[in-house]
Amino acid sequence: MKTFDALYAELTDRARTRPEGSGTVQALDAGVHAQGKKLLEEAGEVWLAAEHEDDDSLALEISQLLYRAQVIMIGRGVTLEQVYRYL
Ligand SMILES: N=c1c2ncn([C@@H]3O[C@H](COP(=O)(O)OP(=O)(O)OP(=O)(O)O)[C@@H](O)[C@H]3O)c2ncn1[C@@H]1O[C@H](COP(=O)(O)O)[C@@H](O)[C@H]1O
Repeated sequence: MKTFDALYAELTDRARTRPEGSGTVQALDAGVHAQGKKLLEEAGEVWLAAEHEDDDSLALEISQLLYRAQVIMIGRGVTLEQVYRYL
């Protein structure tokens, strides 16, 4: 099972190697404004799923929110350690 740290390592590698067809590379190239819109969109979907959908649908939306947060982290060069010290 993939963890938050493993996803971060995977996305960091995508940013470095820029493989063809990577949605992450596309999202990084789209810039912080587009990344922020996606993050807010996913946050809204998490809220709606929490109100109206089953646990599995909610878990899916949360995974997408975590992904979008990581895209913003990697786009800005913010590390896991920088975030974890506030947890
Ligand atoms: N965990 C994710 C992940 N979560 C969400 N998403 C993206 O977010 C989309 C879902 O968001 P939406 O609900 O907004 O759906 P949508 O509007 O149809 O999406 P788009 O049109 O914006 O692509 C998915 O189709 C993916 O594009 C993700 N894309 C990639 N990953 C993981 O990131 C890794 C690298 O992915 P690539 O860079 O694509 O190789 C892989 O392990 C993937 O599993």
